[in-house]
Amino acid sequence: MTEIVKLNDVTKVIKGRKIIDSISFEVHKGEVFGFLGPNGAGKTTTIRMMVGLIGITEGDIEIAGKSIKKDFERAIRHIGAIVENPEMYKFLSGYQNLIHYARMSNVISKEKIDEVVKLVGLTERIHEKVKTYSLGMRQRLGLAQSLLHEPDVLILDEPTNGLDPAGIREIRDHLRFLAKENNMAVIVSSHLLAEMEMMCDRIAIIQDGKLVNVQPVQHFMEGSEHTVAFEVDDAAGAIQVITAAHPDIEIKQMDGRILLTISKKQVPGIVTGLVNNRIDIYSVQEVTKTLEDRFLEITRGKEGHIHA
Ligand SMILES: Nc1ncnc2c1ncn2[C@@H]1O[C@H](COP(=O)(O)OP(=O)(O)OP(=O)(O)O)[C@@H](O)[C@H]1O
Repeated sequence: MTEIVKLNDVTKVIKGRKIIDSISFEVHKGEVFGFLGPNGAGKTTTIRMMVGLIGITEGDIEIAGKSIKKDFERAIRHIGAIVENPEMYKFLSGYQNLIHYARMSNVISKEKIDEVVKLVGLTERIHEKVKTYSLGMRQRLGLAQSLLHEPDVLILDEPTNGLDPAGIREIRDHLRFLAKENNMAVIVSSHLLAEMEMMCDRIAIIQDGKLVNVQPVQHFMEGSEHTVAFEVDDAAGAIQVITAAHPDIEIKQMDGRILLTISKKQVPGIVTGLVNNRIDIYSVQEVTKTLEDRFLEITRGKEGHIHA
């Protein structure tokens, strides 16, 4: 995979306070990369540095091998972004807005405008006034605008904010399409974990200005311990058997079931132990852990190390 964005020990100090503390990661072409963290973690500040809206105190950001600090013009050329709400003229049509924007850059042709309109699925409504658009459609118009100069990297700060589930789905599908079909790197920030899970290939978790973890989405889930629920005829007897054989296993009881925090590999041994002790097992079920649970596990410091 081609690396297109690289953050090297990026630090931001504002009014003597370290808002971003030596963050490093890379983003590749063709992937949707999620920047995830609670409010105030530093997502917007990092994105603002990536698109050159604010300076970098220490470290550097490279876009397509060009330094944002030293070679800004050539670096920024590769970026399309929606950081603050895209400014649109509500009394003009979507199309007129795009024409207006394209005039500022004389390399953009009418064909290109038609192409991006099609890409974001606005062809049928593009000649209607923006004030008649839903929030999702306005977001897509913003997306069209940011795609006009054919960027390699698309950076969107909280792109699904304020959208209803249908709007969220639309944006998600478009962003995945752009990454996969157009081989773009798409970087999105969010505090919505479930959303990130569905949209992203990899996720970086940021907390208090520090990068906690970068991993493919699947690894987040696989790396977690599983909670397995056992339904048995004799819960007290089962707990005795399990504790005797595995004194370290965390055991809870809920709704008549026994919940064990174990890895999948431990399940057969536990089942065998219970059967050998004549405890009847009615069901064994993995309790699905959400990305949210996993996120809390990671940010509570069970894992301090960084996987880049
Ligand atoms: N110009 C500024 N002056 C002072 N503090 C700032 C400034 N910009 C950001 N901060 C502080 O830096 C921290 C990170 O803010 P940032 O907006 O990057 O967080 P975020 O992760 O994007 O959260 P949110 O989703 O709430 O926007 C916050 O504590 C914020 O108050």
